[in-house]
Amino acid sequence: MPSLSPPTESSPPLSPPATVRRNPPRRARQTPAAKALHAGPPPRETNVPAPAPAPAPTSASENLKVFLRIRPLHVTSGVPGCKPSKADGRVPGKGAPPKAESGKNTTCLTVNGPSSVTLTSPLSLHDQKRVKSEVYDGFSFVFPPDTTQQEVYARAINPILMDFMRGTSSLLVALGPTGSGKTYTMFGCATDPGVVPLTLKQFFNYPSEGTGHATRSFYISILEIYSERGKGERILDLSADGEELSFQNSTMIGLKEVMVSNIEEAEHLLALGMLKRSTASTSANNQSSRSQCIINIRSAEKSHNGHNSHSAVLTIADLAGAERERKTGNQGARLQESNFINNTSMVFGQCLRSLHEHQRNPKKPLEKHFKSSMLTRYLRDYMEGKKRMTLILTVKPGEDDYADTSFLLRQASPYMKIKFTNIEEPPNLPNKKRITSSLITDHHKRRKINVSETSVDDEGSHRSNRNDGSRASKKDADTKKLQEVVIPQSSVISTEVLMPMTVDTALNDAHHMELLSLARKEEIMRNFSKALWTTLKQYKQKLIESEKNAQSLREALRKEEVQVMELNKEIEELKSRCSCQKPPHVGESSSAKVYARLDCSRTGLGTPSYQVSSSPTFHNGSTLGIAASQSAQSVSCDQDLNDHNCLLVDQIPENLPGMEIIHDDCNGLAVSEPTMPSTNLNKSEFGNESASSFDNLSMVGGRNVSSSMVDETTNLKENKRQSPEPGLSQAQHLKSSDKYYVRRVLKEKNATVSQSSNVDKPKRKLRPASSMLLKDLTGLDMETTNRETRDKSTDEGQGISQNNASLLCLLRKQS
Ligand SMILES: Nc1ncnc2c1ncn2[C@@H]1O[C@H](COP(=O)(O)OP(=O)(O)OP(=O)(O)O)[C@@H](O)[C@H]1O
Repeated sequence: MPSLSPPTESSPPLSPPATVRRNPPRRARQTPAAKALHAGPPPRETNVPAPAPAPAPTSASENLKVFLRIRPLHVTSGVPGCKPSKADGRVPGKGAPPKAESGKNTTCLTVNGPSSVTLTSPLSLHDQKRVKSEVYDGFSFVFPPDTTQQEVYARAINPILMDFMRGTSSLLVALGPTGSGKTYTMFGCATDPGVVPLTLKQFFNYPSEGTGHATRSFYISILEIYSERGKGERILDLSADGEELSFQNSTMIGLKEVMVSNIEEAEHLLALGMLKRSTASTSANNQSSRSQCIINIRSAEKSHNGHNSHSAVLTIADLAGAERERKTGNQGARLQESNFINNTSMVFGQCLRSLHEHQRNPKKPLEKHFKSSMLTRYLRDYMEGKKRMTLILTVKPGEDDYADTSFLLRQASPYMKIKFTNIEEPPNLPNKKRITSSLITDHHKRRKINVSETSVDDEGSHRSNRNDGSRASKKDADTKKLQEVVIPQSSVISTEVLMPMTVDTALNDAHHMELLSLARKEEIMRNFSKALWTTLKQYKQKLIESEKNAQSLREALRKEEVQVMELNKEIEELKSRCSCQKPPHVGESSSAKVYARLDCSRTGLGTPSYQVSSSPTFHNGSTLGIAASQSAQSVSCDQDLNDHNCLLVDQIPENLPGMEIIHDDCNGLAVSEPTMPSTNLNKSEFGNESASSFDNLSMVGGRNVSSSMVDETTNLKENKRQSPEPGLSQAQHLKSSDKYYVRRVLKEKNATVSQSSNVDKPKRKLRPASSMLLKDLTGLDMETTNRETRDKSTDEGQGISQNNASLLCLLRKQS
């Protein structure tokens, strides 16, 4: 297999490797550019692409951009201000180490094309393992060793700058082994500035968007993370009068942000920072960086109404290169610094690999490697893929650097597959910083101002061993300038310090709190409804039990009532027995009454509550009136004497329960309801002719009750007269007498008919005998009594008279 390394002037022809490993994706064919490279070193104009004049805006989803810059094999110090490193500062003829001579003129890395390189193991390693060449492609661009700073800026930085000016924050990191040219790429030298000065220069040359109605301001903060004698990581503000910082809760406390208005101020600030940065001489680099340097450039565009249109932060990190102890030979403090540097580089790589693995397999959690170092904690958003990041890998192509280069390329190859699909900070988010600034309280602003003042007051008392000269000489001027800058921008500083707390985070927190509140309310309402439901169920059960109790009580009450009724009946029976046993006296007052209460159930009237009431007050003993009344319901008794509802008085047993018979002195018999008022109607109302068929009518309870009765007055009268023993009771008398028919007719219809009847109805003639009898019977008092009754109820009397007319007919029949 032919060698992929392009022939160079300094590199001898390599023996063909046994195997070629491709990482990442294998390509079946070489790219035309690689073929061109294989054909021979192209001229500079064709080998290095021209800067992209108009980079396209970054898409919403794109891979992490990884650029590879290959440092020249030999660095000359021909350019003033650019000091070559110790290892590379050999000038031909000045005595280079002979043992390193063999590998100094050979390269292990060749450029295949704009995005591909081939790493070939040196001959010294052929004996130890199988010879192989590794092809690494997929880079955003590969900068050959002779690439200028401008070309790097144009290819790698300009797209970032365009996004930055549109308001998109991003991170640019230089990563590579020690002495590979990271610091040179970032900062360059006085005569050959790096991408940072070029970027700043471009900033001030960049026209404001729109029609010039807005002004753009730039703010720069610079810091370093270092380890002092292995006692842990520390942070130092590299700006003028900068102090040690603290990083708490994703917030860099005390970091100053200096506004720069022109390129000179910016370069001066950068130069001051580079002077303050921790560097040391090692066997690999005479000015090796011993800290991780971070520069934040913030752009803020203000419109004429004073509002920030948009703002973004471009973070540039120049990491200290990883060092091999065998190669550098560090000891003591340098060795401790090497451990810190290597550890930081390792954590940085772990974060990116974890991010790549997480994106490749979402089930795999994103490891929290960022917690392992201060640098990754500070750049957490970038380590978690929330913001765009660009990597510039710097390598040395010498055979002696094969291990470092191979390690870096293997580690960084997966980085190219990292995608930025969930960018938190979309471009043109004008209100983001403004809203964030509004979250800062005045107290916080005052605190920041005090910090600046305190730092000014304590000038010279801290870190005097670092930059005493420059700080002391510019103390007065810088103090005034910093106050002018920091105080007006105190809110800006606070905003920057609180940058991790973005608007999105604040909104998310607000939404989260709102969701928590809603969830809490929902839980409260759910519990309340449960309690209410339980209470209602308990009340329902209690209600059912109460209904059952009420039902049982009703039944018990019903039974009690039945018992009471039975007891009342028994009492009445006992009373009636007592009264019946009491012998009536013949000589009692004429007003004595006979009360009889008949139990219909026993007398066969069919109505249990039936009561027979007789209400007459008979005088002269010539009239027997028995009025049947009904308190609750009427019992119909036909007027016919043969009707079964009619009672014969002589059929009433003497000891009939409930029947009380009181003998009248007039030999009249009355069976009355004692509680009911009764009215007797005089037969005279019906005329003389009808007097013989007089019916005793009773008014019961104001209710017109037609009591049809027929008295065999003749028999009664005769019985009276023929009574052998005047002292006999009426019952006995009745018993022995002829039959007395007591008829009761209680009909509502009769009452109705009675109402419509007229007393002036044509009277019917009775038989002479009956008429005579009636005349005799109707006495004197009846007439008077009937008159009184008629006064009370004339209507009823009219009805009664008509009703009696029909009764008279029956009497005729019987007579
Ligand atoms: N592309 C380049 N062209 C010319 N000189 C270079 C280039 N890259 C690096 N150098 C020189 O190589 C030397 C080492 O470079 P530099 O200090 O930038 O390495 P580094 O990666 O920053 O090392 P460290 O990690 O130890 O700080 C410097 O003298 C620098 O001038």
